[in-house]
Amino acid sequence: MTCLIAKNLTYSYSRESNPVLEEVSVSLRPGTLTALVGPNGAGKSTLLNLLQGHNKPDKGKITIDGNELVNNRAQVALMPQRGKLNWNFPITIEGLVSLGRVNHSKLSCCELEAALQRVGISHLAKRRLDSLSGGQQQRALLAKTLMSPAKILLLDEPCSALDPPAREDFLLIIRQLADAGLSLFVSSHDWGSSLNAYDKVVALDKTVLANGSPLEVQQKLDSIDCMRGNYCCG
Ligand SMILES: Nc1ncnc2c1ncn2[C@@H]1O[C@H](COP(=O)(O)OP(=O)(O)OP(=O)(O)O)[C@@H](O)[C@H]1O
Repeated sequence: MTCLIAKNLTYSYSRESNPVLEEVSVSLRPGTLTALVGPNGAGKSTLLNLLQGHNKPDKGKITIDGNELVNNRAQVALMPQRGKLNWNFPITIEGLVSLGRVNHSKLSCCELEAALQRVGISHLAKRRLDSLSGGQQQRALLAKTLMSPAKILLLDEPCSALDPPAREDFLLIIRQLADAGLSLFVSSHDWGSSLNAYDKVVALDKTVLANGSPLEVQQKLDSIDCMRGNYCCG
């Protein structure tokens, strides 16, 4: 069991600026696929960076199984937003995925193969990253994330550049990972019907607007102006 609990997180990028997150609480449990939705600038990436330990909250606490996150960062892995990466970097898929191995400890080809298989791209191992489709690239990035020992995966807008079929395929893969016991927290701009693929949904806009089952959150969002009917993809 690896449970992450964040309580009352408040964060500003500088002392002079207003907080971009205020009193945000979330809990991530094993075997659970949780969506993080909210409009542009809602603070989704900022929250994922706090949960990964990349930045520290000004206030609030993050624990994993009751222990401070700072001593347990290896339990959490972040798959960054697509736009943060150079997709033209000259590297093969197996080269990219093996970079996900933390501490550069000895890597067996079975581990690499297992990660590629979990996301269904074993046949692309020798291909160059820049020769793949957007959906295949996102799978490769997920395989790289799976090379870490983390049980909690934070995925920042993994479906943003994917067409509906590729998005559906990606959702199936992350559902299988959750069913295998991992905890996944997945940010998205899409708070339409695709939320039904998730076990839980957290809607964020600086604070938590709603938190619960997809149905509960959708009903609540319908009464909130900035979210109502404002569905988009990715
Ligand atoms: N490095 C930074 N320095 C200062 N302000 C930042 C920084 N990164 C983000 N912000 C601000 O924090 C707020 C939240 O940004 P964040 O990227 O977390 O939102 P988001 O919900 O992920 O947005 P999007 O959906 O557009 O990716 C925004 O107002 C943004 O301008």
